[in-house]
Amino acid sequence: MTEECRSLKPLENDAYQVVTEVVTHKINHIPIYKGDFASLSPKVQRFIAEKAELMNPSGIYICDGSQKEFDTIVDKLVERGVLTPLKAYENCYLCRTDPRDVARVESKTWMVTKDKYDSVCHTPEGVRPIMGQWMSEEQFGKELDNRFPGCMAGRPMYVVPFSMGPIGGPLSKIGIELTDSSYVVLCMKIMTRMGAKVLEALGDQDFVRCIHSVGLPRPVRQKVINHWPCNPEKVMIAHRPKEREIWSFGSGYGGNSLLGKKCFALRIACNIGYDEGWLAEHMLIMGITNPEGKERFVAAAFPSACGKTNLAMLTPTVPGWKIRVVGDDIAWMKFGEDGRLYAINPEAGFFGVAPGTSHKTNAMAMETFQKNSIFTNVAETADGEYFWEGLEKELRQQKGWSEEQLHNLEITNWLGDRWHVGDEGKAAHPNSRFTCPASQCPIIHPDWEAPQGVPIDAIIFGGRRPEGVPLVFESFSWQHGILVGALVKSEATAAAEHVGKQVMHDPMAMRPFMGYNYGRYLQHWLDLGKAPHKAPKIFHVNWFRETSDHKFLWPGFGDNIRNDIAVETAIGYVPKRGSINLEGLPRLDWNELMSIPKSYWEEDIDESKHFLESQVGSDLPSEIQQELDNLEKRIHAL
Ligand SMILES: Nc1nc2c(ncn2[C@@H]2O[C@H](COP(=O)(O)OP(=O)(O)OP(=O)(O)O)[C@@H](O)[C@H]2O)c(=O)[nH]1
Ligand SMILES: O=C([O-])CC(=O)C(=O)O
Ligand SMILES: [Mn+2]
Repeated sequence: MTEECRSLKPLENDAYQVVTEVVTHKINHIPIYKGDFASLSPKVQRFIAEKAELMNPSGIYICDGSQKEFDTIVDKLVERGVLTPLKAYENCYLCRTDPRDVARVESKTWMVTKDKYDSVCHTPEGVRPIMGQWMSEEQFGKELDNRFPGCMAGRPMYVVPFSMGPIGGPLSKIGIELTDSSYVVLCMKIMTRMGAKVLEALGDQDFVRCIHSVGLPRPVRQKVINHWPCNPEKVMIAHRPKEREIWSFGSGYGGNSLLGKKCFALRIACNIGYDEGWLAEHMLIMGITNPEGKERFVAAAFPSACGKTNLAMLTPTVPGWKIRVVGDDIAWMKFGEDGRLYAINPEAGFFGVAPGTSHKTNAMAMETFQKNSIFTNVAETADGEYFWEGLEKELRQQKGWSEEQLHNLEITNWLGDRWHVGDEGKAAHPNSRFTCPASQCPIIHPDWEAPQGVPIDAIIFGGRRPEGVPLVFESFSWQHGILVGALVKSEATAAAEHVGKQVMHDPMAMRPFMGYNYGRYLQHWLDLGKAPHKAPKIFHVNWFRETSDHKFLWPGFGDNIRNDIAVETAIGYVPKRGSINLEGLPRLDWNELMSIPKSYWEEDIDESKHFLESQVGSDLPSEIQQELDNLEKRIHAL
């Protein structure tokens, strides 16, 4: 195979082009549009050659990650109408997807392992595991055969080498994504460290194999909507954790297609972390500096679309406090030689929820995406500005417009239709997103690319809980904190295909991203926190109780909720009245915010027990069972 690959010859002209003639299955007949195939390591050559043979692209384009390459692809996509320049900003583009391809598809996401229980827990007969779906290797083989052969016909195959984490860092890992989507190439350039430097750092080592196709070979028989090829009926996002391999088909959307993100940095990485003794988590990382100048780092896990990006870039309203962001979505964490937990953000960009983002709610995110950014499924104004729900007031103030003038503003909504403020329907899709370089964030932490990471003092879990759960509480211990994380629940959001506002379990905010048996995952957490490791404190927060604005709360909460300023309750330590700085807040019902209603918690503990019994079953670690029993006793004693 390798010999055969070496005979691949780069084209004279390395410019991007679409070859329309039919190409044969012979891999040595597939042209190289760009890049030096012969210079790649044998492992990389074999990977490309095998997959090219399988998927039959029109040619192979090895990305170097340069700005010139980015610009060349952008120009092509603008010409074809895939991207629209947002003229009000520098190097910013709007992309509208096929309206059927707008979010992650959890029901079509699978873990493929020989042993089912490497992927999922021993759930009782008839109970469908919600933390990960398992597919047998045999079934996967069939699904693959039914999708991938020839799936890139008529489209170039991009080779995207990328590093999760700073290139060459001790916690970083390298992947190579093969994709037939140029949108994916652009987003990977923003979201990861991508290109030639990564291949240099890789040398002869192994890498995570990522294969992505929009699943619509040419000639295309269906109608392509918005120049966005996809294949919703055949979507499959499959992971082979043991082989460190990802196969994604039929969707071009974010979490389904930017394989460095959820697929690699969470589902595959948590497997690597299990083997190597570290954690891959759905967490933001931020540094909080108090008025005395002391900085502490926090990692926080909230389910998708529950406020990680917002919290990570929070502007404190209590004077003297400072927040700086390290990451807004994913943390890779490992205990260091000094026993402390260190975290890196494996990503290089933010892929954030657009609606609701404004200078009022997240000014720092707004500043970050003023240039070099891609906006997916937002609306556009006649002036070439982006628009989404939550920007109305800001736009009116900025331009000094009356309500009527605002209403008259010509907007093209995410579906490409004319739309006005006040019209029915939405301007932007609720899961529309901005993709922007993290380095452009005004409050990016100076150590955000520190290869060894930043030391974490506290871990926070949270979700959208409309009732019963206090604003904040601290767990009694590492073990108790893990139980708290394991019981995270939240209202469903638009980040995936769920409908309505049902409260769903989302343990550790990882439900859609679990890469292996959840019982083993909990045991892994327990083991890592034991001496000589110094486990961080674990908190639970609920910004979504009442309507109060968390902006005011966090800074006063500080770092020492324990001791004389906290009260011990059944569920953990809660702050005493007066221990949180509420200056400047509208009148707020402290007792209501911090209350622990017995009847609510009695119901909740029954439901929690049922959840763990049915979803983790015999895989539940005994230490967690013990914590659960203790919690139940405390609640009944309320
Ligand atoms: N009511 C309320 N809404 C919030 C709060 N924080 C964030 N939001 C809104 O919730 C939505 C999602 O917030 P993000 O910060 O993007 O959520 P995320 O956890 O980063 O989401 P993913 O990128 O999907 O993982 C946005 O529309 C925010 O404006 C909050 O404290 N209260
Ligand atoms: O994966 C995505 O598409 C976006 C994301 O961050 C999430 O859903 O948590
Ligand atoms: Mn996320």
